[in-house]
Amino acid sequence: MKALHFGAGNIGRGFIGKLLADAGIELVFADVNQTVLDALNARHEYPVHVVGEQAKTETVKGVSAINSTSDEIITLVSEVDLVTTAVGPQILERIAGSVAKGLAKRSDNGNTRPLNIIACENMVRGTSQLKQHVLKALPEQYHAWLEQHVGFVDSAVDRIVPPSEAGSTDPLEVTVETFSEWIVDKTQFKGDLPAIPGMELTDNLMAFVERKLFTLNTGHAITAYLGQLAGHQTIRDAILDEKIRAVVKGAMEESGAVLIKRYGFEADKHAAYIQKILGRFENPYLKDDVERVGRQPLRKLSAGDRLIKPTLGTLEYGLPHASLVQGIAAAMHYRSDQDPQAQELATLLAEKGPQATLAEVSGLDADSEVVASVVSAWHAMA
Ligand SMILES: NC(=O)c1ccc[n+]([C@@H]2O[C@H](COP(=O)([O-])OP(=O)(O)OC[C@H]3O[C@@H](n4cnc5c(N)ncnc54)[C@H](O)[C@@H]3O)[C@@H](O)[C@H]2O)c1
Ligand SMILES: O=P(O)(O)OC[C@@H](O)[C@@H](O)[C@H](O)[C@H](O)CO
Repeated sequence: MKALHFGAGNIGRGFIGKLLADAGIELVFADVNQTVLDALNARHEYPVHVVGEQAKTETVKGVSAINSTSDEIITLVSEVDLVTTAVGPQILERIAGSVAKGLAKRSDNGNTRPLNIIACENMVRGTSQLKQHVLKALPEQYHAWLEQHVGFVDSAVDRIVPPSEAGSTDPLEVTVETFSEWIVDKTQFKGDLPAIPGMELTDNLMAFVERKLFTLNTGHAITAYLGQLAGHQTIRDAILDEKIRAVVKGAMEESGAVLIKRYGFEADKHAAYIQKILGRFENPYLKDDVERVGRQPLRKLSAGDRLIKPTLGTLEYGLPHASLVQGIAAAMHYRSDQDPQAQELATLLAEKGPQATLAEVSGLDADSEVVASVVSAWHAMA
């Protein structure tokens, strides 16, 4: 079996790529970072430090890499059995063009072996969104062929992988937590279901995606935003701050109440899930900066993402949302010189004020009670 993985970054090297290579799949990474590409092609292997109470270093072997903007991508897509991505939600549209060209070539070559494509991004049904970008870029004459031979498989991916502290000396080295979870929608595959150790199959993906994104990522983002406001550099320092921890736990519980209503999760199991996540945020073996976790605040404040979607759920079911409101207000205070979205947010706030800005970025009604609550929390935090 041969796979092409877009994005040789933290989760690409530290989780998905590792899992595929460990399964004996011939793996080619596609990226745009020339330093990483050169190092992968020079060494064909890299170390993964799995940190926890029993730390170990594992070597991922037999991998190679190509530039994601080169035409070699087209040939690879026409030949491989599996395409995966971990590039970030905003990059999916950018890679869709060459995936579409590769699919056209695959069809022209008469290759009818099933191909499955799995986007491993922090978003709800990211692969389905990639499919729409691919369909837009693919001439209509290939659409029926695509429906017959290409599976677009949605997934939920969970492993905390910050940039490695040794990254400046070894561009390939990566440090990961022990925990990992990759759950894919088994109803969307074409051909036989792959047996890849570490990949779990489900026919109830939405429950798992929302449980992960609207618990871990909701809590993570709020830890980052409140952490930055309180002057903490890392997620660990922030979550050890009792005031922050109370809001983060409260927000995960508020979001959890929605998930329990929507998906019928058992309340005590969900409480244990939250407790475990708080422990993962505290991990003393990982240095995860609030700036990585808070990155791209406009994405995180958008209607379908980790802050607003759970809040909309609380409104739908008439449930409390005071901690989520604190989290949204803190997100609107997020600043980073490295992050264009943080700068755009600051400009919007300066030009339009908090009420209109929040309505614009989140889609919430500017005159709603919840927007008024966020605006008043935002002023209190300033
Ligand atoms: N790091 C984590 O803890 C974690 C965990 C679960 C999910 N995720 C998700 O995985 C995705 C990637 O996150 P990450 O932390 O690995 O980010 P990252 O920045 O470390 O990796 C992204 C990689 O994509 C590459 N890239 C950018 N444009 C590209 C293009 N056009 N073609 C090919 N490669 C391109 C970048 O050079 C980089 O190597 C995101 O959607 C994120 O939400 C991350
Ligand atoms: O990758 P983002 O920007 O969507 O979110 C930042 C972190 O919350 C995220 O990368 C987590 O570390 C990850 O989702 C853990 O599984």
